[in-house]
Amino acid sequence: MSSLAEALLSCRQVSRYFGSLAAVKDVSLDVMPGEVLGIGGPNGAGKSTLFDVITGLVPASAGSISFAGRSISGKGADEICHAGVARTFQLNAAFEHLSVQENIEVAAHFGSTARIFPGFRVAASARAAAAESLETVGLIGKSAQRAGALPVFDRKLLMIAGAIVTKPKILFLDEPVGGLNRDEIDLIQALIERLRTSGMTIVVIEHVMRFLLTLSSRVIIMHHGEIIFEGLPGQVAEDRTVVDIYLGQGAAQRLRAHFSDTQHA
Ligand SMILES: Nc1ncnc2c1ncn2[C@@H]1O[C@H](COP(=O)(O)OP(=O)(O)OP(=O)(O)O)[C@@H](O)[C@H]1O
Repeated sequence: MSSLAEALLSCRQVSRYFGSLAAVKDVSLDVMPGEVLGIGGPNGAGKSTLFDVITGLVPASAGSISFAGRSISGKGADEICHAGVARTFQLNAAFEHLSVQENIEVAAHFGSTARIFPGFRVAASARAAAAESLETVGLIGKSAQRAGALPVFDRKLLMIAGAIVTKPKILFLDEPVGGLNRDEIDLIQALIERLRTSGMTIVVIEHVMRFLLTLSSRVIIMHHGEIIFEGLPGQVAEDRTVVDIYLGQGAAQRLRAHFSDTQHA
């Protein structure tokens, strides 16, 4: 037996093929309880597909995945969600014509246990859970607004509210700050830090590297479906392969300067 803490989520040699394209290839990784694991890498590296496979949206072509000590390989997205795994999407995912509150009530209703239409009636507990999630993300004042009318920032918050209302043990965030300005990025960062402090384990994909590296306790960089780097945030810009394939010299230099400033601050 290992004396190390047990991983909350483990992937072993997970692959996902689309035809002959290996979108995810032989990926093995562990996510430890309470950590923020950051995932970066160029467009098409397989980051979102890895999320899709873990969260049951698409089946893996090979490999095994376990969560909280149990295999979730081959399980459906609803079962995986009920086990304590939630996610957001890179693009907006909401019921456009429902209100903000109604969107999160639906997530609360279906995210807790299996429910079947017809006979859809939102329980008082789901309404209360929805209000609590909206309060947490700062959208409670917009509960009555139509989701489709929200600006980009609020739509990102709405997706996070929909995910956390299912009371996940682990939260997967796919590009939570893409398209946001500096102040909005800081607000999302503070929200994610609050969620982590409350005990949630978090895995986040992001191209905004300063955000990713500041937030994460550990970082993985993917390329062509494979993990090409795994290490501490401060090591990312020092890795020659990552700089060549992904960051480029300019971004790497800015990140190095940022990390040396924060270390000396
Ligand atoms: N449903 C699909 N059918 C066919 N190919 C797909 C499908 N989904 C993803 N791919 C391909 O798999 C590869 C990995 O895509 P994926 O979206 O996982 O990359 P990514 O790292 O998340 O990229 P980005 O940073 O641009 O979001 C790409 O070549 C993509 O075109």
